[in-house]
Amino acid sequence: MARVLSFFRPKPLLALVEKRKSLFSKMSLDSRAREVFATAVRAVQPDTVVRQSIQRKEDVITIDGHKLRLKNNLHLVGFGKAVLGMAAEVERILSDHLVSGVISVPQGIQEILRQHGKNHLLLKENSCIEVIEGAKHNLPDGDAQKAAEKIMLLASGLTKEDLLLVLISGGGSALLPSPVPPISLQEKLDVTRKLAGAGATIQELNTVRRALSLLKGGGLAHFAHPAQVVALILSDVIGDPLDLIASGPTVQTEIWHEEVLSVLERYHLLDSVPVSVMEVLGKPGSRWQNKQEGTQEEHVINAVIGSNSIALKSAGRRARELGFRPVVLSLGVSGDVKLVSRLYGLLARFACSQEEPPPEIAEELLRLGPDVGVESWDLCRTMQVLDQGRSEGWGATCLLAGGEPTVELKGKGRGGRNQELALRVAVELQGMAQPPKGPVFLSGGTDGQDGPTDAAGAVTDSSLCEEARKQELDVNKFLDNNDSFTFFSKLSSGQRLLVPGLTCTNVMDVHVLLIPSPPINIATN
Ligand SMILES: Nc1ncnc2c1ncn2[C@@H]1O[C@H](COP(=O)(O)OP(=O)(O)OP(=O)(O)O)[C@@H](O)[C@H]1O
Ligand SMILES: O=C(O)[C@H](O)CO
Repeated sequence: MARVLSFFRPKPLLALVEKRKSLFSKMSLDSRAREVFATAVRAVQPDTVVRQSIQRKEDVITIDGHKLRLKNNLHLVGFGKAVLGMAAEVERILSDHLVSGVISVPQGIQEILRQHGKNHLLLKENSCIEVIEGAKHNLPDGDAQKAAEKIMLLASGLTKEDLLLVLISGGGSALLPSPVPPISLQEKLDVTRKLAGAGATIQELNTVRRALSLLKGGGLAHFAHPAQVVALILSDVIGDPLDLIASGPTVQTEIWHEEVLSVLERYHLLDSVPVSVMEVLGKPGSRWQNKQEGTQEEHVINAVIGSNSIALKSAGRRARELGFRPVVLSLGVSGDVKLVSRLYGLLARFACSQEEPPPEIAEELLRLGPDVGVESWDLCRTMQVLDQGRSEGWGATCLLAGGEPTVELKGKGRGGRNQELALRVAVELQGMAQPPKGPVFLSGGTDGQDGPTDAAGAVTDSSLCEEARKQELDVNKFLDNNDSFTFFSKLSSGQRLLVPGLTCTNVMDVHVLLIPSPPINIATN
């Protein structure tokens, strides 16, 4: 078939395809895994996702299928780690209609972007958008509260002639603190910090946050009424739940105080929350005095313009160019990092098995699925693709997944969930064939950070444990101390660390498992 096709294909194209294959065949699996990850991050750059989400024709813009006419009536607010870059792109496209704006962004981000030469993610010198930096270390502070007050004031002053563009990305909750009186900022911070420290998920955390906030849980949309509100959202939460990303400031949400109290009780915090919090939670009915006429849907458009799904689609296309058949396992990998590492170890063994893989592997994978956020049908579908790759010997597979595993911190070491996951997968891969014949695994945070470290993650394979033994590094000792960053920094001068630097985006973590082409079994019968 290839010979027939080649007859019709113009020679230069064929030569280009062959050249590209030979080029990539020289790239190590480690390099190709890093290129797949880099492509995922590129696909969700803040300026890219905004540019792709706003189509403009003269004074009419189309967003998420909605046509909106601009008449010098555009106002902009935003909050989140990627919002400065998003606002810079909005300014490039719509500055002639932009009247006012306030954005709340992380402390020091403008200087960091300048230092990294990312001036395209900065606003113009004479911008009408006010930038307020705050929430150092992702914790709400007085600067972020001032920004929230200015955002509330801007929204409250709009009329039905106005259009309010709301830019939202990960880290937005901490950048938009607006506690319901009489709760103080410190009291609200104490509650959320205790919940996070007790291991509450982001879903639980934001369920509580929006109940204690004037702007979260649809509050911002409430204050902006009757202006038209359009929210452009870069999602950093599994499943892209609009009401939980940055605690859903543009999504009208019924606050069930019982649900909030049950979260506090689950983490044994009911007795330690301030009186002011119990007072607010004890008030029945709506948080706002006057229920606005009209419904949320009539004046609010919420559009997810960047997500883990978009990042993985792009990564899959790149993997194909690099000689792999891509398959996305799941966008919602979660659960304890130990179980997640077991998941990838079993999938690698299943895919790389020379013979028919023992049924115990599939059985254990299906048992594991619910604990790591992977549905059975996604596991079966993925195992089918891996089995085809193995049994039909047609080529290499790139398994992709997204999510946010959790780590139960018991040690005092330095690391992050991505680095710890990569190290634990290396332990699971021990004894398997080594690259280029054996599998390679990468785990990386798309925001370029992993825990309190400068790394985003790491790249590992079945040779790592032997490599560590030769360098007298005790893998299990580092794991017991949650010290994965120190381990990877010491191993082979840090070569296995994934350090993309500041990425200016955040759509959770990306996992890449590269399964090389199986050796062709020449039939001997
Ligand atoms: N030494 C460590 N080893 C392993 N995991 C760690 C360690 N220290 C922190 N972590 C994990 O890193 C997580 C915090 O990661 P990070 O600082 O990247 O923020 P994040 O969860 O990605 O939030 P955001 O989306 O705002 O960036 C914590 O939930 C914790 O479980
Ligand atoms: O800010 C937040 O609430 C988290 O990043 C989830 O969106």
